[in-house]
Amino acid sequence: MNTLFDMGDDLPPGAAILPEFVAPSEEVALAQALDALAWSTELKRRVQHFGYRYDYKARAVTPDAYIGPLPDWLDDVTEKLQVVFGEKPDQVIANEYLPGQGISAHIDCPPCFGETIVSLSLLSSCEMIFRRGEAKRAVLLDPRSALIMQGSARYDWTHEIPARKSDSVAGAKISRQRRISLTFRRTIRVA
Ligand SMILES: O=C(O)CCC(=O)C(=O)O
Ligand SMILES: [Fe+2]
Repeated sequence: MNTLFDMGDDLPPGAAILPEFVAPSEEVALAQALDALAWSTELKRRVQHFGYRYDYKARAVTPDAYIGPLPDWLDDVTEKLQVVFGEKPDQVIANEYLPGQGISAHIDCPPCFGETIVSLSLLSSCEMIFRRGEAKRAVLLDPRSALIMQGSARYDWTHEIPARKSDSVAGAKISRQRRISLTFRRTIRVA
């Protein structure tokens, strides 16, 4: 598959990072908009769903998964993301990570979502680990950066965030703060 981006040796093929994808003022506004809503405690970390609430077990997005249009305060970001997706994303999950929290290794449900996944990091950095067989790539996600996963990075490599309070990057210890990520996708809907 042709991918739009392929950057550097540290990222798996098909992944790219766009630094400073949102301005600091937008970062604060997005976090405030999320904190004004009800975070769900259905997972170990707090989450919020927008657009579609897909069924992890069924591994499919059915029409009853629709929970309404994306909120207006996501407009600026989804408009910018049209360049990457070719159209506007229609599904967003917000994940909140307190220091010490993470997400286990996974590939975003292939039958549920299209070939582009974008995760926007807010408020804190964290390290993300990509794995494919024995191969491992550790990538620092900076606040306000957008991580794009397409192609091999999307389908062949797992990604995970180790549950720890700091990351060690090039010998330097970087403490984690509360981090929020917004993950944007296009749903593949089944009737
Ligand atoms: O927090 C992140 O940046 C990644 C979230 C993620 O992988 C997911 O929700 O599928
Ligand atoms: Fe993911």
